[in-house]
Amino acid sequence: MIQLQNFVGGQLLPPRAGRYLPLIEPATGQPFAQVPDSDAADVDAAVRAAEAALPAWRARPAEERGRLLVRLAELIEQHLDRLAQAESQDNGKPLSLARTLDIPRAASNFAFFGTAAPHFATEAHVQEGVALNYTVRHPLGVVACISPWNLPLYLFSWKIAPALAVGCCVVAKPSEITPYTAFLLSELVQQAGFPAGVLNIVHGTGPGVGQALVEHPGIRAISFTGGTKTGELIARTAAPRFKKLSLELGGKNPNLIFADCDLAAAVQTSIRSSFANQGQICLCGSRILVERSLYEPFKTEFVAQVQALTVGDPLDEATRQGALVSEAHLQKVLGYIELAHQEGGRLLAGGQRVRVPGRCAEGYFLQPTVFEGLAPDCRVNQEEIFGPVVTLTPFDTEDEALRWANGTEYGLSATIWTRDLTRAHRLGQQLRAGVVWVNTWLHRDLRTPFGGMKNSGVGREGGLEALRFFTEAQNVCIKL
Ligand SMILES: NC(=O)C1=CN([C@@H]2O[C@H](COP(=O)(O)OP(=O)(O)OC[C@H]3O[C@@H](n4cnc5c(N)ncnc54)[C@H](O)[C@@H]3O)[C@@H](O)[C@H]2O)C=CC1
Ligand SMILES: O=C(O)/C=C/C=C(\O)C(=O)O
Repeated sequence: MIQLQNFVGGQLLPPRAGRYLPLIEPATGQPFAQVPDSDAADVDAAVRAAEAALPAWRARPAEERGRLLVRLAELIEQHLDRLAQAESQDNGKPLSLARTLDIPRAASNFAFFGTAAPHFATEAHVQEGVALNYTVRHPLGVVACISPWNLPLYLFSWKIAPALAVGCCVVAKPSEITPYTAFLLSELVQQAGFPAGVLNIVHGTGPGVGQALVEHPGIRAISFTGGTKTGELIARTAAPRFKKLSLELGGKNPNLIFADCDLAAAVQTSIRSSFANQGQICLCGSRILVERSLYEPFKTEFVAQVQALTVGDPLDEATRQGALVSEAHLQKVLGYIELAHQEGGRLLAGGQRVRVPGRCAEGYFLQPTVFEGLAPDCRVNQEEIFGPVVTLTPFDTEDEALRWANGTEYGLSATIWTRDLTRAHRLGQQLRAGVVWVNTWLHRDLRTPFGGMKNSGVGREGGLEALRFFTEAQNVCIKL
């Protein structure tokens, strides 16, 4: 059985207490590896290694730091198949998705911030004839990056890359449920030639490693993606310690379909925005609001395409829906399906666990599921399910659609389908969502600000926002 190791001070090391947790393959329900169950002592060793590496790393020219990040991106591309297989085995997602989305994006994250590093400029403010102010952006120091299980290497690298680019050293914790590609990344970081201690990876649970990282006095900032409740706990721990926070949290995203849209495109993309990665992306559009005159045609076509989605072995090229990440998560999602029935929903598609014959007989598979007839304020339409379950609701006016779209505690993303660009602009700016897509979904430009309003988070990632997050501005004022 594969035994993963921590990556501390440039070395692959076992956890100090020698404890491991089993890693389960979601598609088979069987253990296939062991992950360190590290603790505060491992975290402390990693922070010390990062502190030791910091003076030389921050003093390196940005071009050199950038070159190492680009080299790492190239190595990820060279190991695409190996990494995609590991991601699929660890998470249950279709291998085809890992190969075309997760791993290429991880490479892009390092390449993007590697090439951005030398372009990260600063401001000057001139008071004519009186004074010149210039702003210096110092790297914050040693920072923590804590990432979830849904897009493992994709989100892990999205946090680490900008931190390293600006000259911070990192202690990173991947999800204990999907740590495999982070472990493989340690080996590539060694190969790329990063100095020891610049990036450290400590595996373990949220309470065991995550909490210790957030509490550690050597950590100056925490970049976190995960559930809103965990974000709240991290904020409560970090606030009295005056640590900088970037929190990317949950979503309950509306997908607004207007009667004048391109129906075929809206249906096709809504299938993806509902069920990509088994609905386990914080940006998935789980509340589909359809203008009443288009409701029946949309429903008919949407449900037909949902029923055609192949649920099966993630290794099979024909599979569109792989396994959910764990038995516990499957049970949580099944609980919401039961709740939807209790709340008066009419089941249009799915709703059942799937038993895939052969090696996947014990896997965590679920039919993609669609309900209608649920009130906008019911729990199923308010709480993040984070699985392949969506609701369809007709609306009569733009105001009604907007009210329902904005009517949750979340504000991460929203999608609008219309050919009326005036409406798209009008509505886009009234939607309380950090990311608004018009006639598309998950179209990403890494330069743009990314993050949520309301309970979907604090701060923005991406582009300059991420580079600024990992730095501290200092003003120098010179009297002229
Ligand atoms: N990207 C997103 O928006 C995600 C949302 N979720 C939502 O959260 C729900 C719960 O999923 P979980 O796996 O429990 O997510 P989680 O939020 O607990 O896990 C995310 C990361 O935070 C770490 N963590 C947990 N407790 C921590 C603590 N006290 N201090 C520091 N780090 C900590 C975990 O070990 C993991 O690395 C899901 O059902 C889903 O609704 C989960 C994962 C990703
Ligand atoms: O940055 C992106 O493209 C996607 C981010 C997705 C998440 O943060 C998530 O699903 O948690």
